[in-house]
Amino acid sequence: MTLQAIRYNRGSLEILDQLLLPDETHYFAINDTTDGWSAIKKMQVRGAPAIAIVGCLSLAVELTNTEIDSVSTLKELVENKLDYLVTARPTAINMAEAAFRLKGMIYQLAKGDDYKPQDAKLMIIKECEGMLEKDININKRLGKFGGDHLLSHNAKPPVNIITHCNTGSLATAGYGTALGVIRYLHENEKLGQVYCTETRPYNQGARLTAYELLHEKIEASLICDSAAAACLKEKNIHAVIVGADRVVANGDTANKIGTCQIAIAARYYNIPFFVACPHSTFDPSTQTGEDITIEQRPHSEITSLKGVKIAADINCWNPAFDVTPAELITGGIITEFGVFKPQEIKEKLQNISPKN
Ligand SMILES: CSC[C@H]1O[C@H](OP(=O)(O)O)[C@H](O)[C@@H]1O
Repeated sequence: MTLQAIRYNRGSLEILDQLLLPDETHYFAINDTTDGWSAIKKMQVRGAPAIAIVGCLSLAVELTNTEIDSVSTLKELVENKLDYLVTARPTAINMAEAAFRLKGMIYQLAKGDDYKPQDAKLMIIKECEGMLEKDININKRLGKFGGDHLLSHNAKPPVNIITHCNTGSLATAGYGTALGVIRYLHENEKLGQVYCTETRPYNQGARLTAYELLHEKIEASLICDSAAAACLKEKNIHAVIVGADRVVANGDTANKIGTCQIAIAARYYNIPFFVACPHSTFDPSTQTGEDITIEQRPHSEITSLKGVKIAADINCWNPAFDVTPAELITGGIITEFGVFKPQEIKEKLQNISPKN
């Protein structure tokens, strides 16, 4: 049983406070989009797919508990709340992609007089609810594509992998993206050793990925971010697999800070570097990585750890993400539709309907 970041029943949403992991397992209620925005901004829930799912479910809960007197009122409310949710964190595209999809849906529902307000509201709620199961199915398809590709192109089992940040059940609805590939290899007894980086300063690797892998008894070792190059050199690594917050038209990819330097080291040691992400992380409207807004996080996230000061009172630069150029994604981009070269990602994905 994988860890559950999100607990949902119609009219009720609870999320696991990831700021407290691994020491404390605490779920708390999200009653509306204001709660949803706050939880995403504070990173109590994080991970590109999970951000979109929690954001949309916070809208679903708010709608369930709101009387709507007309479809035009519903349309205005849905549009305003989605625009608000997108502002919580600027780099991951998944919330914006979901907002675009839902705004398209409410536009169609409001075009004529075909729907009663309650029926239109229920259709929006169901579309948000459907994201949970859909995400898990996407991750399992992605995990299989990635695992099979690795075994046929890059590695004889047992496969040793480095991964960065957290891309598992705590970053998605379940199963995971890069961790989904790792889970697939583990389930098929093809996995060797996983090395997860601590991923300073939020420590997604040390606090979340390590916790997930231990929980599922997957053989893994935690390494400092600064040990990634040495690990590539000394530990017979077959591949690096990371997640993504936004893949743009030319294949450049924004992901957790520290990703690019691992890609550079992997290129030096001639070890394939993969990005694993669902179609909803692809942003064809942004042409290159230069155009991606990189979120800057508070200095305190570097200078203190769980309230304990670990640095002098010095100015800090704390970008939450960096951009890995397409040319360094040498293994490919693993999606639920297959594994593609970054240079061909636009051609391969732009005509696929998100409904697939
Ligand atoms: C499948 S999660 C994708 C992505 O999200 C994480 O960022 P954050 O923890 O700041 O939300 C990280 O970059 C993961 O690779």
